[in-house]
Amino acid sequence: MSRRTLPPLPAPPELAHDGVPSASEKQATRRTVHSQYKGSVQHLDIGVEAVWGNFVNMRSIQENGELKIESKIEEIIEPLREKIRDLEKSFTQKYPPVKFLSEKDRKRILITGGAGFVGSHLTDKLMMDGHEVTVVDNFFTGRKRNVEHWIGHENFELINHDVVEPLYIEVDQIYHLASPASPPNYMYNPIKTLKTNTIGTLNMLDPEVHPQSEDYWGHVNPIGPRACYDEGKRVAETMCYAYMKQEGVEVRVARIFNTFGPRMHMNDGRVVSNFILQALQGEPLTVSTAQQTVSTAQHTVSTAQQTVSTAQHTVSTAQHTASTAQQTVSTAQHTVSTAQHTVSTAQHTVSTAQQTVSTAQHTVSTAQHTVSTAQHTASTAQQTVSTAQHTVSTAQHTDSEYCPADSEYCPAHSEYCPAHSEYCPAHSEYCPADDGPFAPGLNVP
Ligand SMILES: O=C(O)[C@H]1O[C@H](OP(=O)(O)OP(=O)(O)OC[C@H]2O[C@@H](n3ccc(=O)[nH]c3=O)[C@H](O)[C@@H]2O)[C@H](O)[C@@H](O)[C@@H]1O
Repeated sequence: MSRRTLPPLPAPPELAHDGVPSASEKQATRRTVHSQYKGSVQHLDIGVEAVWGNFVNMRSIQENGELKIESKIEEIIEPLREKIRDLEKSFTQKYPPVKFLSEKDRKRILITGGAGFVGSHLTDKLMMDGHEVTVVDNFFTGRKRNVEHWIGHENFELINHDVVEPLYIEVDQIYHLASPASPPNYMYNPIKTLKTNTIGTLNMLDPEVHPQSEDYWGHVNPIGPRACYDEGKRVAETMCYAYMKQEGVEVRVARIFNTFGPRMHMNDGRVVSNFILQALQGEPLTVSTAQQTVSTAQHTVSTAQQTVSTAQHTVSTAQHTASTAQQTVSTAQHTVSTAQHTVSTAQHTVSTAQQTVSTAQHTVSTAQHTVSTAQHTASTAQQTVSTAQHTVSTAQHTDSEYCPADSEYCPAHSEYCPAHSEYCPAHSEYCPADDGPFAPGLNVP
């Protein structure tokens, strides 16, 4: 940035005296200074007394000749230059990108508790969407630094205010998040917690506004340590719906669940930050509930988005977020049962595969058996055939041997002929048809 050179200070006016300046003297001095420094210091609050005093001082310096007037002027002006530089710096500050919204679509939105963890993300979302956002917070747990990146933006305003006190401001929508949220915080001052949620909510409802609160169903101990928060939220919700029914105030209720993400308090005391902290410190994670509980957690950016979409939702009920949670649970159950189904399908597939394999093995062995049976049958058939052949050949053989017509040996076969029960002479054997028991010449006894 270039250093701007200021014009020299005007010559000191003729001072009537060295004491406190009169009103007309002040006015004259102011005019002189403003006419000389127009455009450079007109935004700065230059105390006229100080200037007057400096002039008096300078006159005495001039008179005493201790210092050159120019250097004294420089000394006075340098801090002013510094202020100008700071102002210029703030004009050139970079903001996150913001959408342009037409006059018709742009809303004036109040966020109570907007400097808190969830509220600051909601602020980011609505600012980036192009709305005009006013954050009201008493900084009980919220931090200015959560929204500092918007300070100075023409669409943004930050007001330090306690919602227990009435606030008169014209807006189109109110997101009412102001409340101590974490157990150590809301138990720290239970009466204040109740007041914030009841009187604070009433204050937000009373003019003609559209607050957004959160709560949950359930059996609440009305005198327990958490009652200030639980009952405070329940009354807040009841009030919202009473105003909706009786006064026609448009109401949306988002029941926020365990939110986690950037800007969350390390010692928030709720389950997500507890787990993260314990994990980071290498400690075992503490589960305080004995029974199995289903708890929904969501990232703060999606909490902000959902809160806005709840506000835009046309149905004025709290069920939206609640049913999302139910859906989440039923989705989880569905996922579990799908997983179980998948496992059992896989098991079924495996057993089917095993069965298929064993069926295949069985088929193969049946086939092998069939083949071997076939082979067996074939060989049986062959055997049968060969038996048949054998029988035929035996028959043929029988035919060609014994000759029943002869009642004698069949000479053609040179074999024994049963009909004769004797040797056949043609074979040089005993033949009963011959003389004597033995055939001559054979030397048979
Ligand atoms: O989870 C939830 O149920 C809570 O979520 C958010 O709370 P969260 O952002 O987590 O908590 P904080 O960071 O403590 O934000 C609360 C804001 O309200 C502000 N506050 C608190 C108390 C009060 O009296 N006035 C007030 O403006 C705090 O300074 C702070 O900026 C909501 O702001 C709560 O209303 C809600 O109960």
